[in-house]
Amino acid sequence: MLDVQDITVAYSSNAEPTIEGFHLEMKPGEICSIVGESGSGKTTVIRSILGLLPSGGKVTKGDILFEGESLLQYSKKQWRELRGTQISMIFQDSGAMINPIRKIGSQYVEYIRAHKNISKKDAFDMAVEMLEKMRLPDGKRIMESYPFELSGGMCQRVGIAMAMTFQPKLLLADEPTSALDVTTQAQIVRQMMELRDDFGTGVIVVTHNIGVAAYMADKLLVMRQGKVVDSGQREDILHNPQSEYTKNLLASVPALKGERYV
Ligand SMILES: Nc1ncnc2c1ncn2[C@@H]1O[C@H](COP(=O)(O)OP(=O)(O)OP(=O)(O)O)[C@@H](O)[C@H]1O
Repeated sequence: MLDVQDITVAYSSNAEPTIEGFHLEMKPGEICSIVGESGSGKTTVIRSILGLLPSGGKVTKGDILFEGESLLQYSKKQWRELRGTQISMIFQDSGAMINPIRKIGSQYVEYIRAHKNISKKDAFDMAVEMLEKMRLPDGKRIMESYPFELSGGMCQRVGIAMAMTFQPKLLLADEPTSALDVTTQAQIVRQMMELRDDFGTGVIVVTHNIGVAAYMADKLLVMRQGKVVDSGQREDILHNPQSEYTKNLLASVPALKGERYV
C-alpha cells in the first residue's frame, strides 16, 4: 500500500537535511509507530507522505509510492483528491481540524460536502452514521453540540470519526494522545486499533511515548536526529534493539504487573 523509499527531506533554511534515508513499507491494515524525541523529524516524515511540508521543505531524494503511484509526481489537484479520502490525518488535538465556535454538525457536513457532492441532509445523516459506527453514542446530540460542550477526548474521537468518514486506506496520526489524560489516551489508542478491524485501515502513529508506540504497533521505527536508528516488527525491536538509543528508551519504561507494559 505505502512504500516510502529512502527519502531525504530538507528545509531550505537549514544547511543539513532534516531527514535522511527514511524507509518504510506498509501493507494494508498494518499499524506502524514512529517514535523519537522532539525534533527527530517524525512530523516531517508524515507531512512528506501527505504532501504538506511547509514552504521551503522538500523531498530531495527517494520516492513515496502509494498504491504503486509516486505521490511526488502528483499535482495539487491530485493531492486534494487523495487527502481525506485515501489518506487522512489526525492531529495532537482536534483543534487543528475543529473550529471551537461552530457546532460540530455544520463543520462535519461542510467537511463531507467538500469531498462528496451530496445534499446537506444526506451529509448530516452520513456523519451521524459514522459517529455511531465509531461507537460514539448519540451521534445526533454530538452534531448539535459546540466543541466546548464536549470533553477533549470526545472531540478527539469526533476528529478521528471525521478523518475516517471516507474510509481511507491510511490514517496518519501525529501525537494523537499527548493532549489527553491517561484514561482517555487508552480509549483513543483502542479506537485507533479498532480501525484496522472495522475498516482495514493502515495507521501510522507518531509519538514520543514508546509505551503507546509499542502497544499499538505491528511495526516500530525509532528515529533520532533525522535518522532511523531501529526499525522492524514490534517483537524484534522490543527484544533485540540494535541501537543504544532504543535500548535506553526501552529501559526507561516502567514495568507494570510484572511485565513490561510495552
Ligand atoms: N518549517 C520548517 N522550517 C525549517 N526547519 C524545520 C521546519 N519544520 C521543522 N524543521 C526542522 O526539522 C526538525 C524536525 O522537526 P519535526 O517537527 O519533524 O520533528 P518531530 O520529531 O516531529 O518533533 P516534535 O516531537 O517536537 O513534533 C526540527 O528540528 C527543525 O529543525
